[in-house]
This record gives sequence, structure tokens and C-alpha cells, in this order.
Amino acid sequence: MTVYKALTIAGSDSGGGAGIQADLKTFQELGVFGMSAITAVTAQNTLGVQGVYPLSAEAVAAQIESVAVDLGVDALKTGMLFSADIIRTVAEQVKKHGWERLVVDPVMIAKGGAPLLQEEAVAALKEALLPLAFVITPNIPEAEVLTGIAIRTMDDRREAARLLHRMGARYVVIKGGHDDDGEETVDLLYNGSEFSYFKSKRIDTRHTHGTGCTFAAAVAAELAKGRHPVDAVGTAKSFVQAAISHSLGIGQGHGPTNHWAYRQYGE
Ligand SMILES: Nc1ncnc2c1ncn2[C@@H]1O[C@H](COP(=O)(O)OP(=O)(O)O)[C@@H](O)[C@H]1O
Ligand SMILES: Cc1ncc(COP(=O)(O)OP(=O)(O)O)c(N)n1
Repeated sequence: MTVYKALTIAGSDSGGGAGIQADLKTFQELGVFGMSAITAVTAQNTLGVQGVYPLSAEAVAAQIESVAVDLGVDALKTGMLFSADIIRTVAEQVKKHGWERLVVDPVMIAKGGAPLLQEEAVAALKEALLPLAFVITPNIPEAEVLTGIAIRTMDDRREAARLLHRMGARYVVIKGGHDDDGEETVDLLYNGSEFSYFKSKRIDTRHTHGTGCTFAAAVAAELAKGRHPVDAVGTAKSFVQAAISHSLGIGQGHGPTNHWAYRQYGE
């Protein structure tokens, strides 16, 4: 039996809906062995983020190194990276180990508004990590920060995707969860020459905590199996749609999605 292995480099969400916890659940559900390097511990629940406790860049490098020298990595994803120091360390590790199937989810702010990336770290993200990304998965506000383009229309999104590709990402996905016009959510994918659109019915719910992490982790899991990025994004869209459709209704605020829904109910 071939065991496919994926590494997540991200923050811990004590509430279990986002971050490392969402990533490992998603890897497991998609039949991939999950490994982790934790960048920060957050005290977090469905009501918001109560505390952020970053680890040192050295501690992050040590975790990545331990995984790399023994288990091996078929694909990896980054989530909350918090500081420029951690970003540069992660970029060095990716280059050192020659990892190509890297999904960069440029996490900046939690849904409740808590910052998960220091403002001064955006430049490091653009310079050091973005050029290494096989797939980058910003939401609309993150794409605006990375490109400086105000995104109001699909044309704006296409322009931002072209720019992110020129900045070095091989495949650019600009997710549509924050575009709440219309009945559908549309995720746009650009491969440097053409655009694809992944559409699903917009679900009217407040239980969307961790959708971005879950989506990027599903892309990484599928890439770990050797799938083409376009197919990986298609599966990720279906996975997250099932997870939102069958959300669990737990917690008093923005609840988590249901990571076993795709396996249990299908798309
Ligand atoms: N209300 C919704 N109904 C259906 N899909 C959604 C909804 N909100 C987000 N999604 C999907 O969840 C994924 C994450 O989207 P988005 O909310 O843009 O990212 P983030 O969680 O990083 O802010 C995307 O695939 C998006 O299409
Ligand atoms: C530890 C941690 N990492 C990432 C996030 C953001 O996750 P995301 O999937 O973008 O979900 P929301 O915060 O938008 O619900 C997080 N909250 N915590």
C-alpha cells in the first residue's frame, strides 16, 4: 500500500475548527497521513481568538526538519505563519528539502477580526514564500493585501490572479466566500494562461469557521496523491461544500464545519 504524506505548517486552534486541527482532520478524511509543524498556539473558540502564543522560528524549523529527515513529505501547506522570521524559516526549509507541491494559504486575519499575521510580515510572505507556491489560495481580502488591487468584480479578481502569478505562484486560486453577491460561491483558478471557475450553491449559515484552512488542506492532500492541481481544487471545493452543508451547530458563535461530511454524505 502506498501511504501518501502531507505536512501542515500552521497555528493551533484550540476550538478544533481551523488551523492545524482542521488540516489534520482533512488529510485523514482524504486518506492521507498528516504531519504538523506548529507555528503558534491560539486560545480560540467559535466566539473568537482569546490569545496568540507564537513559537520561535527555531522551534518551527526543528519540527519541519524532524519530519523531513525521517518520514518524507509528498505535499505541504502553510496556514497561520504569524511573523516574518517564521516565514523566512519556512521558505528556507522548503528550498532545502526541494519540496515543490507547496500550498500557501496566506492567512492574515481570523473571521472575528483577530490578526494572525503581523503587518510587517506581509512583505516577507510576498518576497520569500509566494514565489515558492505551487498553489496559493487567498480569500478576496488577502488577495487585495497581496496585490494592492481593490477587488469588486470578477474582472478585478482575474487581474489580481494574473499579478499573483507574475509574483511567482504557479496556480492561483482566489476563493469567493467573501463575495456575498448572488446565489453561488465561485472560486477562481488561474494557471498562467487560462481561468477555471469552481461554483457551488452559497449556503446561508454562520458556521463557516475554518473553511479556508479546510479548503487548502484538501488541495494539499490531493496533491500529495499526485493529482493535478485543477482536480485537487475541484475535490477541495466539493469537500468544503459538504463540510459547510452538514455543519455541526456546536459552539455559541461561528461554528466549525463538518470534516467527515464528504466521506459520510458525499458532495
Ligand atoms: N457560505 C458559503 N457557502 C458555500 N461555500 C462557501 C461559503 N463560504 C465559503 N465557502 C467556500 O469555502 C472556501 C473558503 O472560502 P473563503 O470564505 O473565501 O475563505 P476563508 O475561509 O479563507 O476566508 C471556498 O471554497 C468558498 O467557496
Ligand atoms: C490557528 C488558525 N489558523 C487559521 C485561522 C483562519 O482560518 P480560516 O480557515 O481562514 O477561517 P476563519 O478564521 O476565517 O473562520 C484561524 N482562525 N486560526
